[in-house]
Amino acid sequence: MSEKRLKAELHCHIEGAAPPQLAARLAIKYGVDLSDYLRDGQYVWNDFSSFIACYAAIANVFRAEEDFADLAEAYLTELAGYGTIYSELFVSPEQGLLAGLSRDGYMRAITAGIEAAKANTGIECRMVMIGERHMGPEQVEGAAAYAAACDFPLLTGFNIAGEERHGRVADFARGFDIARDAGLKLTIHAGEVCGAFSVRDALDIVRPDRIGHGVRAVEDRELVNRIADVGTVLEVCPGSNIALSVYPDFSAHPLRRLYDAGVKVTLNSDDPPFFHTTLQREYDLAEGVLGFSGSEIDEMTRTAINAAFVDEATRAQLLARLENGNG
Ligand SMILES: Nc1ncnc2[nH]cnc12
Ligand SMILES: [Zn+2]
Repeated sequence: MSEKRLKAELHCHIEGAAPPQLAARLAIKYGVDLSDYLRDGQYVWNDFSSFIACYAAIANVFRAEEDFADLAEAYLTELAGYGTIYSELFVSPEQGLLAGLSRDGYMRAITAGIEAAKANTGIECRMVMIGERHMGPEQVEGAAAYAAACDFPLLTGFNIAGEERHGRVADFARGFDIARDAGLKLTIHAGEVCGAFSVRDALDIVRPDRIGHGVRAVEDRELVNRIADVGTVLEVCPGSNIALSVYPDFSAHPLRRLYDAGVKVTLNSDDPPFFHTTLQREYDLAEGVLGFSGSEIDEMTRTAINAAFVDEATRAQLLARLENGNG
């Protein structure tokens, strides 16, 4: 797959994009012992729960505004280097608080990183606020209330992530109501660790524009038809799903079945270095391993831009870039 094929990504957690070498450097700078989570230049975890713990430990070595700004700029610059024209970053200002910053300081830093990357490469980026499910409904509602009140124009969406086995979607409905009432677009992690019921809950209760992962909807044919009919877009992260053992291998991955059933799907990296992946690798896997043609892959990129949480003028510009660039 050419590095020149234009790409777009809707699902990447900013702290999950931290290269191990950078995390190691910051751990030394701040005197943090990461030996349980980072060894021989690799993140250490062995199941979903230990992944979440490792993610939190790594996120916690980002302490200063410049740490977050540099991370966002470096990640987006890397994406642009292999033809990515749009990225949505999942941000968690709670992380800023844990690091001793204010929520505004955290958001200001990531905004600065996004603006620097755009100035240097032209990549367009928006932020989606994350509430962490395992921190409970109050944390999620707090994140939504902050998202509704803060003034960062690049923040355009709201999402919940974290431990999907913690509670049911209904417990987090109020957080989504706050975000929806504030005009934010909605996406939700569902159907990754939990099965089809979790995706059905998300559709019934949140009525999201998109679903993060959603792949386990494939376990219920009626649900797959419903997702195709409603047009809800799935942010699929194949490399993440294999790394986290949602599926044993790529031959078992349902991306092709979902696509063939008419579901709108997109390609994403989730937490790239944690899963030994990149967005480039996800595109390569789609073509080389999952059996998609170049034009089917371009269609997924178009789907991503059509589902991006951007204003219509930006969407039109991105679509024009895609048509001209890949033409
Ligand atoms: N794949 C994932 N699922 C749920 N929460 C996450 N947070 C970071 N990556 C995640
Ligand atoms: Zn995710």
